[in-house]
Order: sequence, then C-alpha cells, then structure tokens
Amino acid sequence: MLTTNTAFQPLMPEEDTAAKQPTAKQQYAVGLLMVRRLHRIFAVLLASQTPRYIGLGCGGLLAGKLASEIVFYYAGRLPSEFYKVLGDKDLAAFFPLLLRCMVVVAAAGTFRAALDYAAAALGVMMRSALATHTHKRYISANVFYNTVSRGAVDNLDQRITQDVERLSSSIATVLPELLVAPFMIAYYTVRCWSMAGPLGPLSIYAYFVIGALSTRAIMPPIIRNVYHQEREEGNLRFQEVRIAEFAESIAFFAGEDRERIATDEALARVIGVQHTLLRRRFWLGLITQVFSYLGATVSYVIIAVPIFMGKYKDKSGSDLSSIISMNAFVSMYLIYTFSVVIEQTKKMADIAGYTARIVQMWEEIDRIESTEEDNEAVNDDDDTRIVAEDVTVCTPSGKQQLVSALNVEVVAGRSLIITGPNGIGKTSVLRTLCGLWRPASGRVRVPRRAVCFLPQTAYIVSGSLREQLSYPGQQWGDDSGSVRVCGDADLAQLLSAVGLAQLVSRISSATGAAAADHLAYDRPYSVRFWLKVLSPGEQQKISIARVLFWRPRFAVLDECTSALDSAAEASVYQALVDAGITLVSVSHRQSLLKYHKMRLDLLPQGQYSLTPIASTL
Ligand SMILES: Nc1ncnc2c1ncn2[C@@H]1O[C@H](COP(=O)(O)OP(=O)(O)OP(=O)(O)O)[C@@H](O)[C@H]1O
Repeated sequence: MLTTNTAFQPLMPEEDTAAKQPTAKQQYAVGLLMVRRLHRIFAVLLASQTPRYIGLGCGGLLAGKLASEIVFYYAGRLPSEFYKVLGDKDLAAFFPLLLRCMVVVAAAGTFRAALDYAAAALGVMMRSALATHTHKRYISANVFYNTVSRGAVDNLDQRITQDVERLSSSIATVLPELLVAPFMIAYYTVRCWSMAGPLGPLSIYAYFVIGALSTRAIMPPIIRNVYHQEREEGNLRFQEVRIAEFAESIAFFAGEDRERIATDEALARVIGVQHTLLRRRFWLGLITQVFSYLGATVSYVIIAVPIFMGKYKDKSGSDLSSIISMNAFVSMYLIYTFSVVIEQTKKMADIAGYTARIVQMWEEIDRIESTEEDNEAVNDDDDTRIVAEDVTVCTPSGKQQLVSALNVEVVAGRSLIITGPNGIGKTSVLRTLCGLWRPASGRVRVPRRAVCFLPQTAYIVSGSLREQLSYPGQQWGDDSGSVRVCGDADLAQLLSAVGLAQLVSRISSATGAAAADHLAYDRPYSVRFWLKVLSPGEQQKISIARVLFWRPRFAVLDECTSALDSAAEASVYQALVDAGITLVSVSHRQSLLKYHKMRLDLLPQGQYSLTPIASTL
C-alpha cells in the first residue's frame, strides 16, 4: 500500500540547501557573495527610513566628521607653528598661539565625543531596523514554525539578538570613517602633490594597494571564525538555558555531572574558536599596525626628495623646520587616512561574519515563504470540513514515510479520534491535517481560521489571567487585527468548566493581593510565575479553557489532556462537545472514544483503518 507519488516533496534541510547554497569557500570569501549580502543588509536599512531622513543622517554624519577633520588638521598644524615661534624666540606670538592651541584642542575633543555618540546612536537605530525587519518576516504565519522545525539554520534567537546587535554597532563604527575617507584622500593627495610632486601621492597609493592586498588574504579565515564563534556561543547559551529550563528533571535524575561535562564541552568549543580567532586577528593586527608605522618612514622619504633636490635651499633653519613639520603632517595624514581604511578591514571581517549569519537566516525565510505561497491547504474557504485526499505523510526530511494514501474527511459534527502505537505518526497526521506540514503527495483542505490546535505541552504566556485565557487575542487566521478578550462573566464560567474555579483565590493568597475577582483577572504575571503556580494538568486545563472561549468549529487535540485525571478529562471533553466544537483528537485512552464519531487507526507500513465509532464500541 506504500505509494511513491512524489508530486510534491517537502523541503529537506540538508539536501535542498546543499543544491542552492554556496560552497564553504564561497561562504566566507571576500567576493561577490559578501557584497551581495551587504547590499541586502543596506537595502533593509535604507528602506527602514525615509530618503530625506537618511540623507539628513548621512549628510550630518559626513559634515560632522569633515568638521572634526578640519579641527584635527588645525591641531596638526600647531607643532609646525610652535617650531617657528620657538625657533624665532618670538614671545609676542607665543601666547596667542598657546590660546589658539587650547581652543582647537577643546574643539577636537568635543567633536570626537559627539561623533562617538552619533555612531553609537546610529548603531542602535540600525539594530532596531534590522531586528524589526526580521521579526516581521520570521514571526509570521507558518514561517517561524517551518524555520525552527526544518533546523537548517542554527541558533535563530542568537542571530536575531546578538548577531544583529554586533553587526549594527560594527557598521556604525566603520561607516563614518569610510564616508569621510574619499574626501580626506582627495584633499591630502592635492596637498601632497603640490609639496612633493606626483611621485609623493603615487608612492603612497602603491603602498596602500600592497597593504590592502596583504590583508585580503587573511580575511576569509577570520570571517569564517567570526561565523563559527557566534554559532558556538549560541550552542553554549542553549545548553545553559536548558539547565535552567529542566532544572527539576536534571535534579531528580542527579544529572548534574553529565550536564556539567556537556556545558564545559560547549564552553571549550567557544574558547577554542576564540583562541583561533585571536591568533588570526593577531596576524591581521600585525599587518595593519606595521603598515601604519612604516607609513611614517615612507612619509619621511617623500619629504626628503624635494629637500635633497634643492627645492628649499634658500630657506632659514627655523623656516625649514617648520616646512618639514608641515610637509610631514600632510604626507603622514594621507598615509594615516589610508591606514584608517586598512584598519577597517579588521571590522569588515566581523561585519562579513555577522552579515553571513543574518542574511543566511533571511535566505532560509525566503525559501520557506516561497514554498508557503502555494500552500493551498491553509485557509480553505469551506469551513465545514477538513479533507485529506490521497495524502502521504512524511517526516520533514522526507526520509520516513508515515502514512500513505490517506483519505479522510472530518465534517463539522463528526469528531475523529486518531489512535495507534507510539511513533506511528499520529501527531504527524495532525500537523498535516492542520496545514503545518505539507503532504508529500495528495491534497489537504483545511479552514485554518476555523481550527485550533492544542499540543500535549500547554502553552502558557505572560500577562493577566484574562490575557492567558484570551490568547492569542485574535481569532485564528483573522487578519483584521481586531482583538477580543474574555469578559468577567465568561472568565468565571470558563474556569469553573475546566475545574479551576478556585484559581483566582489561590493566586491571590499566593501573592497576597486583594482577592476581588475583577482585580485579580487583570493583574499581570510572568510566565515563570504561571508555570510555578499551575501544575502541568492545570496548564492543560487553561489551554482547554481558551478553546472553550474561542469556540472554533474544529479543535485538534494532541493528547492535550494527558496530565488530567479521568474525571477531569471526561468533564472537559464533555464541555468541548457541548460547546459544539468538532474534535480531531489523538489519544491512547479508550475512554475518549465515545466523544468521537470516527476512528482513524494508524497501522505499520503506512497503512490505516477508518471506522465509525458506533461499530467498534
Ligand atoms: N520534526 C520531525 N522531524 C523528523 N522526524 C520527525 C519529526 N516529527 C516526528 N518525527 C518522526 O516521525 C515519527 C512519528 O512521530 P509522531 O510524533 O507523529 O508519532 P506519534 O504517533 O504521535 O507518537 P506518540 O504516540 O509517541 O506521540 C517518529 O519516528 C518521529 O521520530
């Protein structure tokens, strides 16, 4: 009975990405891919603001940086003026020069502090734009679910938080330097040319090209290391978070030794990558530093040429000192500007690493969105039935076929229960019927807006009891944005329907707050608090109360009453049936058969049997 129809195969994390994604070498190379990724980052940043605002921001930054360079230029000229005044023993000129020096130095300090502030603020704005863009695309229907369950991209949370933050602050530090560099280079090229002829600036340009080429060779390993360091940091954090999340289970198992070893191993991997990164950065730092310091020597060669060619032979000793100081400043500043550009390559390696991680995540979202576009299973217009026609259910990797040629129709009023041994594919069938997984072949039609899915682990949110029961606040699949919350009367009735009538007074006594119901309903609490105050069974009751509040036409229940005692389970099932909700349940309990009209029994080798309940009881 196994079918081999492969009209549609779900996306497979390793295989589809391997076909389309660049090779490891291309991933971290300083080349077209890096430029394309950076372009994507900047396209998002530019789209987040109006062109006028961007123009004003960049213009302001450039103007501020240029103004500060002018101040630094005047500060740089001061030594040559001091040489002249002191060389001539000119006391009358000394004090005004001293005063001017103090004003210029104070202005230079102010500009530097203001520019640092502007760069930091720019970084925060960029972070906000990139994270908002990612949230908008990632936390949307089915995208986050598929991105997480495909697992093709590691540590999504870390990419959205830490990587975005680091990328933004790195760009913000580099941007002002790169914006102003062309102006500085042009100005000091002209000055250097007039001082030493074309040979001066040309030799500095050649020097710069050599410097840039020598750093380019060691950039790719650093980019790769930055990428890996972020990944290992994410893995370490995941391990630490798991210890906090499963503290009780670990404590009961006395698993602290095993956890410590696993955590130390994760830490060792981070430290290992950090050491490698430090070593590689050392070589990059060595090249850029030597390049900067050697630049000073080059500048003296440039100054020496006109002197030895006799250009200043008629100048006095103090005049010549002043000219040498001035010329040294001009050529050194041109070299310094190039050194600053070369210095930025250190930051550029970081930027490329973070960019790779963020854009890879966006590319994965692109892939998922493009396959979701034609997912006609979701939001079928007919909200009276869920239909599976010749459906083959496979795991997301496509490697394991769970059910083949499934034909089932759940009509409103005729609830279905799915049974079968562990691991046979019951939950997978539910996911497929709900449109979360796409069938490997065949067709599913499901009115998503009329279906609510309850997994075995109840989802508890932060906020008040009213928000807890009204989650998500909007009807499933309702795009209108209108929010609906439980009224006071509804709340009391729902709590009593699921056997939680005492919850409000319990919370009030636990927190020492006033017991009046209408006050307690809206008092906000953290998720941590709710998880502490509600037992697993009570958490399941809360999620069933939500379904009773929303009264969807269909409720898909995946062992969502597994932690309830038999009486409570019978009572909540009866409440759901009385509310007119059609159920699609997964359960191992025979006692639940009576709340359903059909039974889908999953059998080995992808087979199944579909029988009316009345005939099996
Ligand atoms: N996201 C996934 N990726 C890969 N394999 C999966 C995934 N989800 C489930 N599977 C595999 O599919 C098989 C069926 O899993 P499923 O959860 O549907 O079984 P089940 O019948 O609901 O089991 P149980 O009764 O224990 O809840 C299992 O072997 C499981 O390993």
